[in-house]
Amino acid sequence: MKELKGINVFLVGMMGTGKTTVGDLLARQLGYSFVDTDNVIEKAAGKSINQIFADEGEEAFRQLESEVLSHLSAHTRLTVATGGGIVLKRFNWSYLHHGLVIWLDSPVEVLMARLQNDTTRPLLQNDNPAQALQTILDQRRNLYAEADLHIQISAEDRPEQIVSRIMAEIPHKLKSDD
Ligand SMILES: Nc1ncnc2c1ncn2[C@@H]1O[C@H](COP(=O)(O)OP(=O)(O)O)[C@@H](O)[C@H]1O
Ligand SMILES: O=C(O)C1=C[C@@H](OP(=O)(O)O)[C@@H](O)[C@H](O)C1
Ligand SMILES: [Mg+2]
Repeated sequence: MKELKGINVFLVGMMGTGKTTVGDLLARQLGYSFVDTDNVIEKAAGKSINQIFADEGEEAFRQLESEVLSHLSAHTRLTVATGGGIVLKRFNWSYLHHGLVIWLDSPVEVLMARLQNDTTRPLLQNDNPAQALQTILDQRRNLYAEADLHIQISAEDRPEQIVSRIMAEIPHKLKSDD
């Protein structure tokens, strides 16, 4: 069984499920540093995710995402909010499986309610973002299901409650580090 102190915790799941929001709070609870892969990519590239997609395309973004993930693997005690597509590359799983992977799973209606006015996610800048979310979830569901921990989230769940549920589940998945 993995030990918490030697690893990183990764949050995976769809756009809008709350990886960035919950990850920051979870890191504080665990006493870990918080890292958001999208944020690292934007800082390194000096431009937004939208601009990277527009200038270089999705595949170039995916390469940057894999590079960031590989760099993070040199560290431990990180809570990492990943981008929703990190699960797509099989190569990325060699890093993810080294840590504890938590799937934050919200219904498409919840994602849509949160992202209806969002302009920062290039994959949703089209005429039918709800359909896009459904299609993307259908493509990725089996990949997210490879996570160690599956947390189902409904519209009423506050980030603090989600963190409490994760904290309650972690001891069942890992050796204690005290
Ligand atoms: N549990 C929650 N309840 C209500 N709003 C939330 C919750 N989690 C996240 N949000 C909001 O939903 C949007 C997307 O959250 P974010 O953390 O960026 O998701 P992700 O990183 O998974 O794409 C943000 O506006 C955030 O404030
Ligand atoms: O699901 C995806 O393919 C993406 C999710 C985004 O991150 P969030 O999951 O934090 O929204 C971001 O990496 C990019 O827009 C692509
Ligand atoms: Mg995010």
